[in-house]
Amino acid sequence: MTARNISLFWEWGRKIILRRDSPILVPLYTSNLHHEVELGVVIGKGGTAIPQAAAMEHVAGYALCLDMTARDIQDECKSKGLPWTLAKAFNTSCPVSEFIPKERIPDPGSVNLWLKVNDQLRQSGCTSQMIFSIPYLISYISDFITLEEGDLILTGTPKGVSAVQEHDELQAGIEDVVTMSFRVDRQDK
Ligand SMILES: O=C(O)/C=C/C(=O)CC(=O)C(=O)O
Ligand SMILES: [Mg+2]
Repeated sequence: MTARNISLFWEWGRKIILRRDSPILVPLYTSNLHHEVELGVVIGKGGTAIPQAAAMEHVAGYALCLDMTARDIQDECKSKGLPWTLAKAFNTSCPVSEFIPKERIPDPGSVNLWLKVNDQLRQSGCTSQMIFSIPYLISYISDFITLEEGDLILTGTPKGVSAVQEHDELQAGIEDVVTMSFRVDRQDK
């Protein structure tokens, strides 16, 4: 999961992975950093123009991911028709759990994700609510960008995104499969 990371197709940014024991750093240029808990799909076998019917053969497993988003910057970029790179793809923008082998989530289209901030539940949803299925995402992305082993696809977030502050503690989980926690710090100059 280190080679390359592809987030949802509309973002076109390279999110930067953050592993446990390191803090999420709030970029100096935002005053509205949001959490977005998402199921991440880890590609095990690369490919181009992968048919939906074969898509799951390309999946090695999953990771729980946070698509940290500078919402104020995203709004500004949206209003100007600019790419969302600085809103989505800054340092520490993608805290992830440990790798989850695919056998541990037999039906990724129906698992519950949750996120708490300082022990208060903010997000809770099921991947069955996703607009695009995992096979569709793999097939669609691979039409434009050849997928490689180790790529990580973020699949979208349930309702409840909200702002985080310095010293907050974020906890997130996938049902009984995995939990993770990250604290938030302000970036030094
Ligand atoms: O359209 C917007 O204002 C925001 C969209 C997102 O940030 C999309 C996601 O990253 C998501 O749904 O997970
Ligand atoms: Mg997202």
